[in-house]
Amino acid sequence: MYLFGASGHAKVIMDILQSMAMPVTGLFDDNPAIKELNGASVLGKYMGQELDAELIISIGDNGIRARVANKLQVQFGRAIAKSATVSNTSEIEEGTVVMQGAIIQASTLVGKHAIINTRASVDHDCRVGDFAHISPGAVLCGNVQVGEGTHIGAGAIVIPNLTIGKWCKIGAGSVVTKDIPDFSTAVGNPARIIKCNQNE
Ligand SMILES: CC(=O)SCCNC(=O)CCNC(=O)[C@H](O)C(C)(C)COP(=O)(O)OP(=O)(O)OC[C@H]1O[C@@H](n2cnc3c(N)ncnc32)[C@H](O)[C@@H]1OP(=O)(O)O
Repeated sequence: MYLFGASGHAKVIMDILQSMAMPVTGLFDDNPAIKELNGASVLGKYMGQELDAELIISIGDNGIRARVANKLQVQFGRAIAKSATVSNTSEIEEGTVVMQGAIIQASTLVGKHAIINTRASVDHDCRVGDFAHISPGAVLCGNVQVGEGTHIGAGAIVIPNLTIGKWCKIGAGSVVTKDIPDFSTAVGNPARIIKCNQNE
């Protein structure tokens, strides 16, 4: 597996890949000063060369990850931690990572290049959009829809049957009790919309 982005997020993905006995061939990063990350070689900027293994974009920022994904013509892999629990009836699309201790329950779909972070819980019949990030310890109750590029902050809770639009930000520790429209930032318990991010 190759990684794109020599970041802290990459370090966690490397641990997961190691536990899957899947060697990291190398990382690409635009910063020429970074030569090594936790023992893996940083190969410099990706110049479009053909790769002999799949690649995961190891960039935590949802917008940057989306821009990179839309430019790359490579085969994308997945990393699913051994300690994660993923229902046989759920689906996880290419480029997505599922961190240690996360739980994905029945009939859930997680889109492309998403992050289901450490100990996040995504319950039955959820839809998590492409490029979304469910942060450490966040809880999506049953039948929650999370739009493309949306970031659910650490420890946030979304009650059942809600829809959170695309490119939203839900504050760490918030409790979402109502649908949230596209491009909103919402914080608190109950979560209130404080910003519209459409022009970011
Ligand atoms: C492994 C990892 O680390 S994964 C990374 C996980 N990361 C996270 O969980 C971070 C989630 N991000 C947040 O919670 C951020 O605070 C955001 C996205 C909600 C808001 O960030 P910004 O848009 O920069 O907003 P800003 O910091 O200016 O705050 C705006 C207001 O909301 C309040 N606020 C911000 N975050 C929260 C929150 N989580 N809960 C309650 N209030 C909050 C601020 O206190 C501020 O209030 P004020 O105007 O009365 O002073």
